[in-house]
Amino acid sequence: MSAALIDGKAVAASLRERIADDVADFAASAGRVPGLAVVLVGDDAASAVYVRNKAAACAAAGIAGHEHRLPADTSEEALLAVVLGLNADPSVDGILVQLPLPPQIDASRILAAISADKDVDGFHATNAGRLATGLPGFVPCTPLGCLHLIRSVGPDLRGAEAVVIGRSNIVGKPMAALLLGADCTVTIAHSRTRDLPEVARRADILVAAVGRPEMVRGDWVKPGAIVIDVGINRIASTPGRTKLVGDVHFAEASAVARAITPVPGGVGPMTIAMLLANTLEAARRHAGLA
Ligand SMILES: NC(=O)C1=CN([C@@H]2O[C@H](COP(=O)(O)OP(=O)(O)OC[C@H]3O[C@@H](n4cnc5c(N)ncnc54)[C@H](OP(=O)(O)O)[C@@H]3O)[C@@H](O)[C@H]2O)C=CC1
Ligand SMILES: Nc1nc(=O)c2c([nH]1)NC[C@@H]1CN(c3ccc(C(=O)N[C@@H](CCC(=O)O)C(=O)O)cc3)C=[N+]21
Ligand SMILES: [Mg+2]
Repeated sequence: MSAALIDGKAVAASLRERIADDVADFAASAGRVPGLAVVLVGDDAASAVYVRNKAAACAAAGIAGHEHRLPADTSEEALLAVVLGLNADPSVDGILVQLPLPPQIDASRILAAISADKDVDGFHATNAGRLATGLPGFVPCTPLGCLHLIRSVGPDLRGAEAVVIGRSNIVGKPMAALLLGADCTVTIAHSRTRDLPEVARRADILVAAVGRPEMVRGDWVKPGAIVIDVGINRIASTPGRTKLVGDVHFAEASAVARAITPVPGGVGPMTIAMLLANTLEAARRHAGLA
C-alpha cells in the first residue's frame, strides 16, 4: 500500500472534543444544552446500530438526545404528528428521522414537514436549495464530513477534477455541490454513465457513494488521486460471519491513490461528528447566539 490512510475515526474524535467544549460554552451562555431528536421507525438492524452510535455521541458531547422509537407499522399520519410535536418543542434544536422509512410512509412528505431550522440532516428542500444557491443552511452530514477529510489531505481544491459516483439527494448531489463550491470541476456519475472506469480515472478527487461492494477497482483510480469511500456494505466473510466493506476495492485502490479512506473508520465516524456540529449550530441560532 502506498496511499496515506485518511483516519476518519481520529479526525472525528478530535472534532468531537472541540464540539464538546463549544457545547459547554453554549450551555453556559444559553442556560440549557442543545437537544437532538432521533426518530427511528421499525427495527432495521443497521439503523438501530447508527441510532445507538448517535445517542452515545450526543451524550459524550453534552447534547441531550431524545430518542423516539416507533413500530414498523406506524402510519404516515402518526409519524407526521411526532415530527410536528418535535418542531414545536423548544428543547429540541435538531430533528433526524432515520432513513429508510417503511414502505407505507412517503419519506419526502416527512422530510418536508421537518422545520428547516431544525433539519440538521440537511435533507429538507429548503436546505438543499440553500446549498445549491450558495446560501447558508444545513449541509448533509456525510458529504460535509467527506469535504473535511478531503481538505485534511488536499486543502487547495481549486481547479481539481472531482468525480462523484452516485447522485442521491443525501450523498451524491450535495457532495457535488460542496466540491463545486470549493471550485473543483465536478462530474457526477451514476448507473447510466457510459464507461464509468474511464470517467473515474479523470478524478483527482474520487468520491464513491453507490452501495455496491468494492465496485471501484484499482485501475479506475488515477495515480495520486484522493479516494473517499462512502459505501457501507455488509457482506459475507468467513462462514457464518459478515464484515463491512466500502464501494472501493481498498487493497487495489490504495496501491494507486495518494490518500484513501478506510471502511469502517473513514466517512462513517465523520457523519456523526457533523451531525453534532449541525445540532450545536441549530441550537446557537435558536438561542440567538449564532
Ligand atoms: N458513511 C456514511 O455515513 C453513509 C454511508 N452511506 C452509504 O453510501 C452508499 C450510497 O448511499 P446512498 O447515496 O444513500 O445510495 P442510493 O442507493 O440512494 O444511491 C446510489 C447511487 O449510486 C448509483 N449507482 C448504483 N449502481 C451503480 C453502478 N453500477 N454504477 C454507477 N452508479 C451506480 C445510483 O445511480 P442511479 O441514480 O442512476 O440509480 C445512485 O445515484 C451506500 O452504501 C450507503 O450505505 C450512505 C449514507 C451515509
Ligand atoms: N436521516 C438519516 N441521516 C443519516 O445520516 C443516515 C440515515 N438517515 N440513514 C442511514 C445512513 C447511514 N449513516 C451512517 C452513519 C454512521 C456510520 C458509521 O458510524 N459507521 C462506522 C461503522 C459502523 C458499523 O460498525 O456498522 C464506520 O464507518 O466506521 C455509518 C452510516 C447515516 N445515515
Ligand atoms: Mg468517532
